[in-house]
Amino acid sequence: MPSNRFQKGEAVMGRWPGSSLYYEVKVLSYDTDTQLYTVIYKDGTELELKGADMKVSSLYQRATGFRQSGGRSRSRSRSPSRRRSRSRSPARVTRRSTSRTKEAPKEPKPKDVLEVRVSPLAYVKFKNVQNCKKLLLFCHKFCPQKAEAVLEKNRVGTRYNLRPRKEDPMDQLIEDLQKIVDETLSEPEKQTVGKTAELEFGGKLGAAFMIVFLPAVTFVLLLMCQQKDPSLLDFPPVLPELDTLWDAGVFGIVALWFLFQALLYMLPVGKVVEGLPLATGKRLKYRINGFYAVILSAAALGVAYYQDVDLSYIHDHFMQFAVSSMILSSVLSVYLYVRSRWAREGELAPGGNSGNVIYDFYIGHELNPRIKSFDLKYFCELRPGLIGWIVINFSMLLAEMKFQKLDTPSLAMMLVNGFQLLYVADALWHEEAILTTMDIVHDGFGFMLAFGDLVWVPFTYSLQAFYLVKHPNALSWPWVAVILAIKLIGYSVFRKANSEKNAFRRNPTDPKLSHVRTIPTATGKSLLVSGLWGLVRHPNYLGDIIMASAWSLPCGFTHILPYFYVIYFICLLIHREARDEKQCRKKYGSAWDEYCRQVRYRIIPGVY
Ligand SMILES: NC(=O)C1=CN([C@@H]2O[C@H](COP(=O)(O)OP(=O)(O)OC[C@H]3O[C@@H](n4cnc5c(N)ncnc54)[C@H](OP(=O)(O)O)[C@@H]3O)[C@@H](O)[C@H]2O)C=CC1
Ligand SMILES: CC(C)=CCC[C@@H](C)[C@H]1CC=C2C3=C(CC[C@@]21C)[C@@]1(C)CC[C@H](O)C(C)(C)[C@@H]1CC3
Repeated sequence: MPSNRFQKGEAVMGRWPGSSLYYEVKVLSYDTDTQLYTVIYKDGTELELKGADMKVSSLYQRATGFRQSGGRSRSRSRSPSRRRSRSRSPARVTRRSTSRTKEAPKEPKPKDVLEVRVSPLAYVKFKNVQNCKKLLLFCHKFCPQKAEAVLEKNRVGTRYNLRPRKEDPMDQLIEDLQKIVDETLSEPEKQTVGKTAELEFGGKLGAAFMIVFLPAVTFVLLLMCQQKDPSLLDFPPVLPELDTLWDAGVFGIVALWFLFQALLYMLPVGKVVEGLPLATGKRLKYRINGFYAVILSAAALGVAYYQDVDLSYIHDHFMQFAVSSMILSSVLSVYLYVRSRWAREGELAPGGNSGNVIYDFYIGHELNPRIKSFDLKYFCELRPGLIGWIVINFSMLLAEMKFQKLDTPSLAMMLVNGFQLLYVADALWHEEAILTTMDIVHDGFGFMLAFGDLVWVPFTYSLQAFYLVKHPNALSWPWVAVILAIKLIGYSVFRKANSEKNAFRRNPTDPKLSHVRTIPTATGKSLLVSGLWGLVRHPNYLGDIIMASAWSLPCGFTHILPYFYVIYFICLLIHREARDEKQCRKKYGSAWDEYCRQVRYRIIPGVY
């Protein structure tokens, strides 16, 4: 940045386009050709501004006219964490030490978030902040004078209590801002307030396509796998008669399994933890009893087995089980979408609120749909489908012994069963970690996850075991050792990476983490840059992919079908990485750029 007045990373005041109002922004870059600064606002909006539209921070108060209640200056009223984050360059790497634990960046409390993000309104309670901020920015864009008047009225009203007001000043402010929106904007413009602007998965058409594509792929994979020759050359597979796909008894078993898992989920055993703060500042409570569910499910399966229940029945009616699960997941998706129409604005998923029925139905309109304290997304993500996958694998193991007249399962089948059992048991042992994943924090609960959790996971992730029933593959001991080593490496990387990140996110000031290197960000959260997170930006994905290959290798190299999972998984994680990257850049701005500069590789070391 040669001739520019402001430096990269500097926090200055930037004019909101079309208004006379200035907000705090961070300078991301300067283009010498266009002489424009790229800046990021606190809400993540990135814009290009002329130098003339930017001022140094000390002018903030004069430019906006905002003052804290009681007339205190804004800088003096800042929380300590805020002061700390301003005095540091976000790009500076911090080495944390136990002796400096108090100084270490801490996770923001809801109050801190309010003060950092909506400083002009710092005197009001943390509630509906995101909605209010969106409205405020919107009003400024379309009618800055009216927006200023409303802000002034609310500020004065709060300070001197001149007129009867709503109990919560933020509610009053939102109502006033909403009035401006109603009066000023045209109908199509109104529809865009608070709506998801950037659509993922190919937008509306992509979503419509996926609703048909995912069930179709599931069918094709299962039909191919059943064939004598499951090679791609034998595509398309022979389609079964429609009436053979439905069996009321099978549907009953699927429904009972779902209810049995729901019952286990509701058991009052295990600790209750809080999830990450939502946009409203609220934290939902989750009961952690998934591992008990695994143990009790295994016990139920054991009892059934020793009562001579033929569990290979699942293998023999696999297509019917898949169809029943598809029906269940479709009914659930419709229910989720319908109930989301009554959800409040703050309960909607940031990514699934486009206003388009198909898109929102697919992505999920409501973020955390609950029936009382029963969290539908959290339950479906880890219970009926994931544990069901293991039951299916076990059924395939029994079917293999029956079909191939074996006294013991094949080595290949044992490896596949063992590896995947470890994966599921691990997921439920570390159940709490799911609360920081994209699915829980960002994605709504709609068709994508309902189908993914209840159909895609149990029926396509068990493809290797299904394949081995009729397509045996003998393994030599050295080859078994190689496969075991790959699984072990993959699992270690996956587990270490997820545990490191989860421990850091849960309690960044833990003395046990005093040695880790971090990059502070303007949000108050930091990014890990040491250990596996200093090697690649998604070490957990890397470990997961290595593990996935170990699940397919026992099936040999005759057909590509058992490698479907690895191929799909690599595509899923590349896409997921890109989505996450976008969200992180929005959230962390220049600190994320600095992280990417220091940790150059995305998933695979040496590959950008
Ligand atoms: N088997 C399967 O089908 C699937 C498995 N998975 C697995 O699930 C696990 C979780 O995946 P997913 O939720 O996608 O991703 P992550 O668990 O990696 O979560 C991404 C988030 O982590 C935080 N983060 C990123 N970089 C850093 C850093 N350097 N330091 C601290 N925090 C950081 C950011 O959130 P913030 O900063 O807000 O905390 C980011 O949004 C992975 O192991 C993945 O392989 C995922 C999908 C499918
Ligand atoms: C397009 C498409 C097929 C979408 C569906 C994706 C879902 C199948 C996956 C999205 C994220 C998932 C996770 C797991 C299973 C698959 C889905 C639901 C997971 C529960 C598997 C076990 C892991 O240990 C995990 C808990 C980390 C993981 C979380 C993400």
